[in-house]
Parts: sequence; C-alpha cells; structure tokens
Amino acid sequence: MGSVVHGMAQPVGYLLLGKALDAFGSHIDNKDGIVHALKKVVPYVWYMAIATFPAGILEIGCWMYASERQTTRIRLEFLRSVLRQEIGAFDTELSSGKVIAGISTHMSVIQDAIGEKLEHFLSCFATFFSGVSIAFICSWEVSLVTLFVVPLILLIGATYTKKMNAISAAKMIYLSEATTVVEQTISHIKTVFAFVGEDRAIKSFSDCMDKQSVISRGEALIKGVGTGMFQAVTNSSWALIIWIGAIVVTAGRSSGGHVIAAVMSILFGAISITYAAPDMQVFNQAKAAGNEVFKVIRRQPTISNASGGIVLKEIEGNIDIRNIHFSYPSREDKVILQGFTLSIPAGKTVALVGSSGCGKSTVISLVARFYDPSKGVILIDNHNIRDLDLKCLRQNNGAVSQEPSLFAGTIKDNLKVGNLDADDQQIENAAMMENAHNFISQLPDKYSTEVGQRGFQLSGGQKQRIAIARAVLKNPPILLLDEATSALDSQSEKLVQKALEKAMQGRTVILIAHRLSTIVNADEIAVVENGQVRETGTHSTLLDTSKFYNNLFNMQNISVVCDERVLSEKGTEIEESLREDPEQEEHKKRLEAVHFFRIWFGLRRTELVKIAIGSIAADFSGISKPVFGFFIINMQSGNWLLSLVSHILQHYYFGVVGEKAMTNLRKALNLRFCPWFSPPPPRASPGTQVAAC
Ligand SMILES: Nc1ncnc2c1ncn2[C@@H]1O[C@H](COP(=O)(O)OP(=O)(O)OP(=O)(O)O)[C@@H](O)[C@H]1O
Repeated sequence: MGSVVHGMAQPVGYLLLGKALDAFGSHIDNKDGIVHALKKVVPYVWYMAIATFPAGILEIGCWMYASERQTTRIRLEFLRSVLRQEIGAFDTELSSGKVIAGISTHMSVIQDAIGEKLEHFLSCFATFFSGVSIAFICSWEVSLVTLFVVPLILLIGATYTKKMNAISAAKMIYLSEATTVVEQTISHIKTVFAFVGEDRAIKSFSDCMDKQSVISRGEALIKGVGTGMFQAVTNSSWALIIWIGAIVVTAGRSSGGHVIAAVMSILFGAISITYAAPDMQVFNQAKAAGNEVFKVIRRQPTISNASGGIVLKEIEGNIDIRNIHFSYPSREDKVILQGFTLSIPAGKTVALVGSSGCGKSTVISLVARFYDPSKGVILIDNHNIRDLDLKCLRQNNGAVSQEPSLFAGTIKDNLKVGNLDADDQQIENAAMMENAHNFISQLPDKYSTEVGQRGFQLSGGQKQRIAIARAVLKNPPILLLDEATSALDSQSEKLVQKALEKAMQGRTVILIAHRLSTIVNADEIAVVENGQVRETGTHSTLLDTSKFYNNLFNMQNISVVCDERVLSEKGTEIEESLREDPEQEEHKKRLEAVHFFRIWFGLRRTELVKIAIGSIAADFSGISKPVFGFFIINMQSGNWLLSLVSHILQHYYFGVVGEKAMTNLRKALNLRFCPWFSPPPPRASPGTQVAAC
C-alpha cells in the first residue's frame, strides 16, 4: 500500500498542478478569484503531503523488514536442506562453491529483488496506472494516444527481459564455477603454495571470469539498446502527446491545466515504467538465483535423518556386514566393494589391512551410513542400519578419519563437538587420555586457543590427537578409526596408541592402519583385496597364512618411519604468529590502498578510452531530458536518436569497463599473500570473502 500511495502521489500532484494552473488561467485579471480558486486546491496538496509521509515509512520499512525476514528464512531452509542431504550429494550436485554461492550471492540477489526492487517496481507501476487514469479523466483524446505507446514499450520490455533472463542464468553458472575455484584454492592454500600453484589457480579463476566477461559484454550491449529504445520511444511519444494536447486546447475541448495534467501524468507514467525496467533485470537474476536455491531446498535426500526409524536405547555393538556391493555416486561405473562380508562381535576390535584404494575407508563410511550399498546389508545388533534412526546410529558411532577435521574456533569448542554437555574436567580428562593435554597447556590460551580454519594453526599430529579425544569424549559403543594415528610421530603414536587401546576396551572397533604396530593387538585382522575380505585371522596366524600380510610385515620391519616433531616448538610458533605487529598493521593498510588503486590503474588505456566515451554518453543521456524539456517539441526528431545512441554507448562501455574492474579486483585479491590467510584467525572463511566479491 505504501508503494502504491507513494507511486500515485506524482500523477495526483500533476492533477493538482493542473488545477492550480487553471485557477490562474481562468481568473487572469481577478486576484480574489485566483485566491478563491487556489484555496480549493491547496488543502488537497496538504492532504497529499500528509498521506505520503506514512506511505513512505510503510513502503521502505515494510518491504525491508519483510525481505530481511524472508531471506533469513530461506537461508535457514537452504542450510537445513544442505545439512539434510546424504554425503553422496556433496560428491555430485552440491559442490562447496555452489553451496556458498547459494547462501551468499544468490540470497543477496533474492533479497534485493523481493525488497527494494519490488517496492520500486510497484511504485513505478502505480505511477503509470494512476497517471493513465488521471489522464483519461482530464483529457481522453490525449490519453488515447498512450494506447499506441504502451504496447510498444511493453514489447521492448518483454524482449529485453527475455534476453536478460538467459544472460543472468548463464552468468550465475560461471559465477558458481569461479566460487568453487576460489573455495578449493583457499581451503588447500598450503598445498597450492607448496606446488607453486598460485598461477594455475588464478588461471582457472581467470578462465571463468573471461567467460563471464564475454557474457557481460553482451549484457551491457543489450542493456544499452533496451534502455536506449525505452528512452527513444518515450521521448518520441511525448512529442505526439503534446501535439494532440495543443489541438485539444485550441479546439476548446479541455482546459489548459487539464491538458498539462494529462500530458505530465502520462509522460511521467511512461518514464516511471522505463525506470522500472532495470528492476526487471534484478527480478530475472533473482529468478535464476531462486531456481538454484529452491532446487537445493526441494532436494529429497536418499539418506535422511528426518525419515525416522528405530531408536535403540542401548547399542551393544555387534556389527554384521553381509555381501556388500558398492560404488560411489560420482563414479557409478567403478565398483569399490563387491561382496564384502565381515562380522565384528560386540566389544571386539577388527583391523582392516590392504593396499591403498582397496576400499577400507569405504567400509567405515558405509557403517556410519554416509552412503547406502547397492546390494547387501549392514546389521548392528541384528537391525539393518537402514531401519535405524540415523541420529541414533551416528550418536553411537565415534569416528576419527584420516584427515582430522577441526572447525574454526577454540580447542575447547572442537572437543565439545564430541559431547556438548561435557564440563571442563571431562574435556581435560579426554585430552589427557589422548596425550593432548601437554601440548594444549603450552599454547598461549590453552583450551581457549583458536585453531584457525580447519585447524590451520595446529600440526597434523596435534589435530589428530584432538580428533581422537573428541571421539573418546563422545563415549560411543562403536569406534571407527581410519588411520587415526597416521600423523603422529613414533613417540606420540606409542603414547596415543596406549590411550587408544584403553579407550577401545569394551567397544566395538573397526580399525584401519597402515602401520602394523597399530593393529597387532587387534582381535581379528581382515585382509581386504579388490573390495572383498580375502583372509582373516590374528596377527600371528596371518603371518603364517597370508602372503600379503607377511610381505607387509617384512617391509615395515626394514623401513623406519621417522616423523620427529618438537611439539613445544609448534606451540611457540603459534604464540609468535598470534602476536600483532604494529608495522605489519600499517603495511596492511597501505596494501589495501594499493589494491584499490590497482583495480582502476590496472585498467589499460583502451579501458580508459571506454570510460571517457561512456562518460560522455552518460552526460548526453542525462542532458537529453532537460534539453527535451526546454525545446519540448522542436527537438524531438533529434532527441530520440540522441537518447538511443547515448544510452547504448553509456551502458555498453560502463558495463564492459565495470566487468574489467571487477575482474581486476578479484585478481587483486589474489593468492600471493600468504600471511593474509594466517592469523588473526578469521571466523568467516577467506574463500567466502573473496567469492562474495
Ligand atoms: N567420494 C568418492 N567418490 C568417488 N570415488 C571415491 C570416493 N572416495 C573414495 N573413492 C574411491 O574409492 C576407492 C576406495 O577408496 P577408499 O578410501 O575406501 O580406499 P582405502 O582402502 O581406504 O585407501 P587408503 O588406504 O589409501 O586410505 C578408491 O579408488 C577411491 O579413489
């Protein structure tokens, strides 16, 4: 309502202006008559002024509030849906770039469209419709002329919208691809630096940007032609309307004030439609963004924790894996497990050994039901895990993976992931048990030390010990240990191994380790080959019966793994790196300024020429309106052409240069500055910050 009232205010104002002009024109030699006639008009001007004030508040306030609330809800739904999906979806449809673009870039576009732009669009259309209505009331002859103009404007609008729609969708795809590149690079930044992959990363990013640039050039041209044609058509129609108005007044069929009110209402109604045209572009972008977002929201996961299932009060831990066949959704043609069968009685430890890539970790993923096998069943305490409540199943599993994943936050936050209700004493006990307490105590803020993105500021061994302590804190009946001690040095491994053995007591454990020292005490060892269990037995029996195991044992006896790390040194390194250097701060500020200028001065001479042409064209398109107002009819023949050409040049050149500047900005935020990714630990991923640009 606020938008409609606000939009109507303009034509109503012209109606009142017309009435005021008539008050002067009809009583040209009679001052009292003018005052008397004006007294009838002025109160309505006041009423209008009073009505537009709350309308303005309602318009801006309500739209902003509603759009904020809606996008917050959509964002939440999006995140809920993402977290509801099965792991396989992340291997295929839900790349991290897509998810990040969905929750940041796409949502901003949607918020803009359903807030500010919709409000503006409604207001413009209210101006147009009320303008046409007032014009018909004031002078039907003048109004009829608009019937010829409006379809033309709508035709241009429809064509423009269709073209921009296609362009927006294509741009979204490339933006998503570019976001994925940045996300991948930032999340593996050390590897990128180690392999001197910065240039390759920038090249992949530039390729996406170049594709987007080509599309943007087309977009700028279409925008220029569309807006220019809008202006040209409205300018030409103004001339026609004014000409008809002059005839009507001369013939005495309407007063001059009414004709002026009709002309102004129609003219500015038509202009308001042209102002609404760019909103259509945002609606198109929002439509494309909404499609992407709602595709994710509506996606039904194949494995869902919302589908209910049996909640077991207590799990003993008998695991029975029967004739499992499995291939990953992203590579369905490659069969990983083919008839894998293994029984693990409650409280026992079974170790899996086999060559790299034979499917050991896959078995653990299936027991945790990250994926479902295509054939065969996995039973826990004689219940098919497909029938169990997913949350119940996972709450009773404690997993430590090959790559311990820590979250940005403190060490305590990370340990509490295992048990949110754990108190400080329980946390410390778990850390002590896993030989993590010592190194934590040496850190600057002890348990409150920030670990950085993905535990960036800790060594691999430290991360692994925190991950083990986290699993122990969860106290589950089933432990899934996938190379849980692979990143530890030999000394720490021995200590953690002892602690792990203690933690494994009374639990069912599936253990994967390449170092045989870790598995010699397992109750049973299964040798996995080509996705099947080939042999089983204890360490001593397998030494006699399994050629593979025997070879492995002999090989490990001659190769001494040396992975000495001085833990206290690492602690000191972190302390050093956490300290802020004032000179660095100053340098950082200077760098920021340099980056800003790089965006513009990175533009070459051709771009500067384009900026100059675009600016001159923008000046002309701005000048065309007051010039038209001054020469109202005489200039029309030239004015539409001026308007068309200036709009095309303005939008095209600024579009092209704007895209180039954005590319420069993205490149300026390049990956060359290693310290940029280090402390102080950012809460929001830098990848997200770069991509959000
Ligand atoms: N998410 C995935 N999508 C597609 N293929 C995958 C995925 N994860 C693993 N694979 C493939 O499945 C096969 C088995 O992987 P798995 O991680 O189970 O092996 P593994 O025996 O644990 O190896 P390693 O001892 O080296 O850890 C490998 O060929 C691997 O490339």
